Amino acid sequence: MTLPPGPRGHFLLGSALGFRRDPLGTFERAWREHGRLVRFRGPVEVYLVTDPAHLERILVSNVDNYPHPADFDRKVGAFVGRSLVTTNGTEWERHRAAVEPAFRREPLLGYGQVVTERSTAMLDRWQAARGPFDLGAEMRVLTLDVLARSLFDAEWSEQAPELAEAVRVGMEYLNQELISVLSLPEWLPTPRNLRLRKARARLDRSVYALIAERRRTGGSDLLSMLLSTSDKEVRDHVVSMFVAGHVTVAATLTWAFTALSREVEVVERIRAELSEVVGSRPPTGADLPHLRYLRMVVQEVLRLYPPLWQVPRTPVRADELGGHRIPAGSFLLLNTYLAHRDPEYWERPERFEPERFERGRSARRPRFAYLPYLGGPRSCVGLALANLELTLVLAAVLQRFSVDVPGPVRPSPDLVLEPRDVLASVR
Ligand code: HEM
Repeated sequence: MTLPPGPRGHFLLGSALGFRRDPLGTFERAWREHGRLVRFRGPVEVYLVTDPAHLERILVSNVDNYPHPADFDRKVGAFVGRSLVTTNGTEWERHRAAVEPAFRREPLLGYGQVVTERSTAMLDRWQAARGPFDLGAEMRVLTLDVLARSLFDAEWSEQAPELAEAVRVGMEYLNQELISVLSLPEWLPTPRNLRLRKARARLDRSVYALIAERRRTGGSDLLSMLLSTSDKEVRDHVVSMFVAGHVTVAATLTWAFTALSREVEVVERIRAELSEVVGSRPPTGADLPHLRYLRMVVQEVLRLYPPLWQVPRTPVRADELGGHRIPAGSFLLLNTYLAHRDPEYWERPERFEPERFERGRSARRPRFAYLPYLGGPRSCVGLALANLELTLVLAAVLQRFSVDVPGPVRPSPDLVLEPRDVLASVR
């Protein structure tokens, strides 16, 4: 059985330089030339996977064979610790079971109110300021504040900017660390390590204070459910949720407003639906089932700009995908950004067309042609909360303002795909 096709690249470095200089472009060119399964040579061989059937095998039918790469979990763990984000096997099962109750239907209904409240406070600030502002930073603060209040019953509005900044610095560390071939031990006082320590210490100060308070007072939120374990394990859960749950939603919202500032007709349709379903009162979680067009807009944003645009997996045993051999221990990147633009499944893939998610049309695509939250047992635990937040924040903002994002926007294809330095204004 042969290995998958792919570019030859540099005789010594293979595609390593391309990954460093232009990862999105390097993957996209190879995908167009070689197809849905591509092998990149280099110091580390990388396999790009975008075929729905292969994705389904990796995420569902042969999932036990495909944990996260150990090195990836170690590097991400330096910031977030050991939690369901950075473990596999039975340890992961235990963590997943501990957090799942917080994401059931009943608690979610209460989270909707938090989203609307916090969005309204942000919009009042925008109303007063009105000058251009850093949209990404605004979305990061909003989503961190929402997450703290809904999952951990923490009133962190005042410290949200500082905490969001600490998460940003932690993410910057991960972005550099994940592409470093040689990573220096964390105890060395390099500038990068010192920045990480400072950011982690800032988060820990708030998180440990919250844990101590909850041990005294008790409660019924996610934090209270986790308290039967050690402070360190609770801390790792809380920090993981913050990182996984706020950076992703913030990036998606920033993409959404950027895309919508160029889609006048789509915005008109959203407003027409809002005035019919919601009127002038604040939107609530109960409106969600009736905001069908807005929900399709959210799906379309996540199709074009999935924030976790490529996620790694490593087969424990050699496998076969589409008649090609995938060696044990190889480094696979499941790339949803490209899977979501495959012309076989998406007409005019580059166009922003929410209507492609109308019920009849979605049914014609294979299940794993669209997977912003991945699929199978390790899919996003926060999916329902994320959809609630995305829909309600868009509704609350578009009810009151038009958001303008002038000029072209460059994506930063790091761990999270986000638009870089978006300066927005509202009217
Ligand atoms: C637009 C928003 C979001 C997107 C697109 C998204 C996407 C994803 C994806 C693709 C994964 C799988 C990663 C992997 O297996 O390598 C994941 C996992 C995860 N997500 Fe989300 N996510 C979002 C929001 C959230 C929110 C709001 C939370 C929670 C508060 C959250 C918590 C998690 C956690 C804890 C995991 C790890 C699950 C596990 O491994 O069992 N995410 N997410």
